[in-house]
Amino acid sequence: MAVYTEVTDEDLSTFAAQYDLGAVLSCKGIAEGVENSNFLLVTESGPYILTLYEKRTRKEDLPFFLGLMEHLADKGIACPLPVAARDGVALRELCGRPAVIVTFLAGMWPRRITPQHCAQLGEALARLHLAVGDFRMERPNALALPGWKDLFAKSATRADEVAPGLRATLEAELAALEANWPVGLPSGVIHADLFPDNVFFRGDSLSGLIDFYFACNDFLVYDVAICINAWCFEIDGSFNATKARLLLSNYRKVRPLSREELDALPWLCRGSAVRFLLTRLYDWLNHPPGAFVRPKDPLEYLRKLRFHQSVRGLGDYFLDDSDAGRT
Ligand SMILES: Nc1ncnc2c1ncn2[C@@H]1O[C@H](COP(=O)(O)OP(=O)(O)O)[C@@H](O)[C@H]1O
Ligand SMILES: N[C@@H](CCOP(=O)(O)O)C(=O)O
Repeated sequence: MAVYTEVTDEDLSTFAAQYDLGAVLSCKGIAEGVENSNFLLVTESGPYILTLYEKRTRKEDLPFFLGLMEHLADKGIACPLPVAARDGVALRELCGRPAVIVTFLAGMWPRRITPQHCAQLGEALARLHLAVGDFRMERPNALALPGWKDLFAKSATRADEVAPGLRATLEAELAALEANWPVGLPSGVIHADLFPDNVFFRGDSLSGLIDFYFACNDFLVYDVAICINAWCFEIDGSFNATKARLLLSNYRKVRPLSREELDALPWLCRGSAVRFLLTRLYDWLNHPPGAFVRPKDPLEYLRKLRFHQSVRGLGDYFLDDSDAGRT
């Protein structure tokens, strides 16, 4: 489970006493999640999420993430809102870790993804991209090409333990990405990890977005590519064109995509597949024995990469004219 840091009752009550939330009624570790320690904190004033930030989340990036959630909530995007303690400060420390309490978002993430989920995701993603238009803080994407090369360098010698030939595949793919990566596309703040477990639904309706801890500045349409990879493949590895079509067409109803953005999609999908393949590969190879968190399967992303490598243009994604064509 994703609780890396244990919080004692004593630590918690000292921490909670700094807020105006009433007495703590319960605090339970949340099994889901990968990066940080999360607790469902129930107080007299209601449920909250307590997050202790771990390894991959850099302390200096936290003001960006918290500022972004505040900005988005202000723009009407349903997302967690950092809660300030009595002194007005939301970002604090608990058990030697940076820690924040955020508001609780009702809903469940979808275990079985339907085309309708993808349609709503497309619209929500485009609304997010419009909402960040006047967000003034910036955070470069640490998991862009230079970051991928660093991760590859750390895993290269053992990559073939995970799949024969993986090292050579990644080496060649990184070179191809470097030679073909698009330039000059519309940029802004992207979520960068909008997987199904970060999107909540109540019944059939999308009710909120969580986990902004990879958010950064990059091409907006790269976020679309990340979502195509995370939402539009079936368990058997096949690409679901209906889901991708609905995701794209509903995105475009809110934020039109230019011809250049559409043409860049195949390379952005390849890059996004490599990004998640590399972080998963690194975690797979550096997984401490006995750790509670089960590392995610890197090979799922190798299969997605292979699919995108076989694509020669938008037509191969079976997108019809209105999806592949004009804005
Ligand atoms: N604001 C929130 N409201 C409700 N549940 C939340 C909230 N934030 C996190 N969670 C719960 O905690 C889990 C892990 O959160 P997440 O931010 O994805 O963790 P990590 O960054 O460690 O991967 C989510 O799947 C969800 O169940
Ligand atoms: N979405 C990433 C892992 C990050 O996990 P999250 O719980 O923060 O979404 C992946 O699938 O590799």
